[in-house]
Amino acid sequence: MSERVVLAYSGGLDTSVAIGWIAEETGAEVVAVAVDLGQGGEDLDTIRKRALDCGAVEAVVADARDEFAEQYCLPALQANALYMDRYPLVSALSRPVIVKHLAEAAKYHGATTVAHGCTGKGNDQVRFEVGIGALAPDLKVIAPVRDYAWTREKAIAWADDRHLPIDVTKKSPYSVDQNVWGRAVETGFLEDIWNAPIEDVYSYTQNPAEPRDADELVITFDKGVPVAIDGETVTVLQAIQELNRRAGAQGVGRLDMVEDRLVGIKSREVYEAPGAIALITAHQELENVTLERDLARFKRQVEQRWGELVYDGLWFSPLKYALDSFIENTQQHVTGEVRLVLHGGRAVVTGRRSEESLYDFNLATYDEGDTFDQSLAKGFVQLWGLPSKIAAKRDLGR
Ligand SMILES: Nc1ncnc2c1ncn2[C@@H]1O[C@H](COP(=O)(O)OP(=O)(O)OP(=O)(O)O)[C@@H](O)[C@H]1O
Ligand SMILES: NC(=O)NCCC[C@H](N)C(=O)O
Ligand SMILES: N[C@@H](CC(=O)O)C(=O)O
Repeated sequence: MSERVVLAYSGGLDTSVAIGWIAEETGAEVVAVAVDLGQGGEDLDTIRKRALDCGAVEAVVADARDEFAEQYCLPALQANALYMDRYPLVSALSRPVIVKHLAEAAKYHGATTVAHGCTGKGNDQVRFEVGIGALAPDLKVIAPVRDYAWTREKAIAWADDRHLPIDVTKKSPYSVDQNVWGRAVETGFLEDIWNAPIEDVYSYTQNPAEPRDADELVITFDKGVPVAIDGETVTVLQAIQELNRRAGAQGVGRLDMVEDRLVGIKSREVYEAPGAIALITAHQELENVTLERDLARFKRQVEQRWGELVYDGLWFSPLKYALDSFIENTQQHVTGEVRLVLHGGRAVVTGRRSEESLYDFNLATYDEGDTFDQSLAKGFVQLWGLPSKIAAKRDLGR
């Protein structure tokens, strides 16, 4: 029996060419695996058929939309995960779920090798290969685009020679990766970091500068999980989809940044993640109300580290697993409602309420009903400042 290779198949030019190329170069049979992460666009049955037409012995399409939302986007939401304080890890979250499906397919189809179509300049190669190493350490990896220096021209020539059913005229001016958590756009004229993005770059969001009425909504969370929007019960996937629609219509979640890739390159990325940004904004605020101060402060450090680990391809790693347990524990009181106004590209919190709230009106108020004993403050402030005072006396006395 021939060896088998499981290929992470996106349906694009490179991975379509990779099917026949891997078969010719290695003599192996190729099983294509395309994972539905809510990216929309082409119908997955069309993609599946293309893989078979390009020479795959099997083509698997996995509907991982709920799995992705519940097991990957939800932990990111509970971690308020924003790499470099801004990027909600759109592609970084998708790679581990693809890896999981590749490892499962390799086992099922008796494959010895997995393949992907990443270049050698990005983060995604790391996420695929480190992920496979953690889930199925005996599998080998082939990365033809990276390891054989493919160019678009070479791939087109190869496809033409073999009459592959790929429409090579469909060339986007950018490289785009998208899923239900958001959309990442890079390359083309965006590589000049002085060039402003044009409207054509965006597809999940409307232009925030255009005049329109504001939208207002209430998100209900139960232990850190979004469970209803305006009182209507939703799954996590539905919550993200609904907020993509409503926050996207208000231009929320656009982002233009230069980011530090793991491979050392600084790269210009334009993102749009309306649902993710609206959800994180609401979730963060509910935590402000329900988490005890020291826990909240420490969690912010954990969130940053969690985001870096995920960005750096370490989803399946001991430290990430341990931080997951910490974050999960912090969510037990994150229950309640947050009201958001979506308008002009911003998601603004205008109200919060929770049975688990630590906000005590009587302690906070300056009006009638004040129960805060201000006489305790004097001594507290004196003791709090005592170390600085002692140090200052020594230093100023010199
Ligand atoms: N939905 C998906 N299902 C399975 N694998 C995927 C999916 N999306 C991307 N990949 C894998 O991740 C790699 C990198 O994705 P990226 O978005 O950078 O490339 P692409 O331009 O979509 O792919 P192609 O190489 O087919 O032109 C792809 O080459 C493919 O191996
Ligand atoms: N357009 C793309 O293919 N982007 C994938 C990478 C997006 C982002 N910079 C990341 O590393 O997660
Ligand atoms: N997916 C792109 C970009 C990235 O990984 O950041 C690549 O393979 O190069």
